Amino acid sequence: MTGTAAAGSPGSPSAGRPPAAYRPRRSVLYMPGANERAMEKARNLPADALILDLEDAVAPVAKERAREQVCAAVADAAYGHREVTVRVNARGSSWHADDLRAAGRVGPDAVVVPKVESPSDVHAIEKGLEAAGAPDRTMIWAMVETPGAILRAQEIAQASPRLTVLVMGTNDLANELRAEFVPGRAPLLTGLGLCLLAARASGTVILDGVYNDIRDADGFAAECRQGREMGFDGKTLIHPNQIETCNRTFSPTEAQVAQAAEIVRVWEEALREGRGVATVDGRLIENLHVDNARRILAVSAAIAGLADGQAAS
Ligand SMILES: CC(C)(COP(=O)(O)OP(=O)(O)OC[C@H]1O[C@@H](n2cnc3c(N)ncnc32)[C@H](O)[C@@H]1OP(=O)(O)O)[C@@H](O)C(=O)NCCC(=O)NCCSC(=O)C[C@H](O)C(=O)O
Ligand SMILES: [Mg+2]
Repeated sequence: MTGTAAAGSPGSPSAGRPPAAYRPRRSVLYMPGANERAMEKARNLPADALILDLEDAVAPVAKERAREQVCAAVADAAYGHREVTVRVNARGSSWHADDLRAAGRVGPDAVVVPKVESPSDVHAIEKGLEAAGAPDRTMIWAMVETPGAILRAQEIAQASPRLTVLVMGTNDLANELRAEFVPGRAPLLTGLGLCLLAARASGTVILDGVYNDIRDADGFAAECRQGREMGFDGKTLIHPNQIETCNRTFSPTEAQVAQAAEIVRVWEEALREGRGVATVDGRLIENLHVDNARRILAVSAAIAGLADGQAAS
């Protein structure tokens, strides 16, 4: 495996990783690997990425069937332009080795690994993928969902060039912390913030955890907003009715895109005229504002590209 970039976080420091094109991961939907109806339905859902789950959403008796079904769907390229990942069972479980071998062989966009505890877990996954003959394009998404993993999040994020995404597992985390689910998520904010720091310091993408009440649209929208305000790149989801709100919340608004374009235009004009400072709407702009404006434009262009792809498929 040669060096591979973390696609999806333009403009953030990247700990030696080469810059990469932005890939939208606003909405990332879990689908139980044993649920044929959900797997079929997801062919036409506008989620940016899918996690075909072999872990917690699959009962022990259905694990083998789910593995076969999920790998067949990956091999069939059943989900068009969407990024397709497979969540294997955790290291230490009796299903892990077979899951990793089977997923590695069919080569999804990524293998999602639950309950990663340390860099050595990531190294073992890397070796397992190589042993299975996984293509270089198959990345590792590490789930951070235990107190130990949160305290080692930066080491985990930097453990392999294949590791491009951290995924928050807020259900397991709350359980391990003995925390309660409350509006605003105060008990989880320290853990979420530490993982965000680790992701940004390492140049990886980071996805927020799931919202469990699929009937609570207002609570879900508030949690999406909170995740975006904190800096998450997107959110993991459990139900199709969560996708639209999530896509909207994690997309830059038209006003933000227009302002970003104006900042870049004014800045480039100032540079051409030999001026080192410029203002937009009376506010001083500096390099950092221009970098942020370019990031917003890159995100917006990538989302527009996705919509074109959807229209074509
Ligand atoms: C939560 C659900 C069990 C609800 O399912 P259901 O009762 O079938 O819902 P609906 O009747 O409202 O479904 C309407 C249609 O949508 C399809 N559907 C439902 N969910 C999905 C989905 N996730 N992906 C694709 N399609 C889906 C239904 O088949 C219906 O289709 P149709 O018949 O055509 O109308 C269910 O939503 C569900 O199982 N969700 C996923 C749960 C899951 O994956 N859990 C594990 C991940 S969460 C986690 O572990 C995070 C982390 O590890 C942590 O620790 O936090
Ligand atoms: Mg979990």
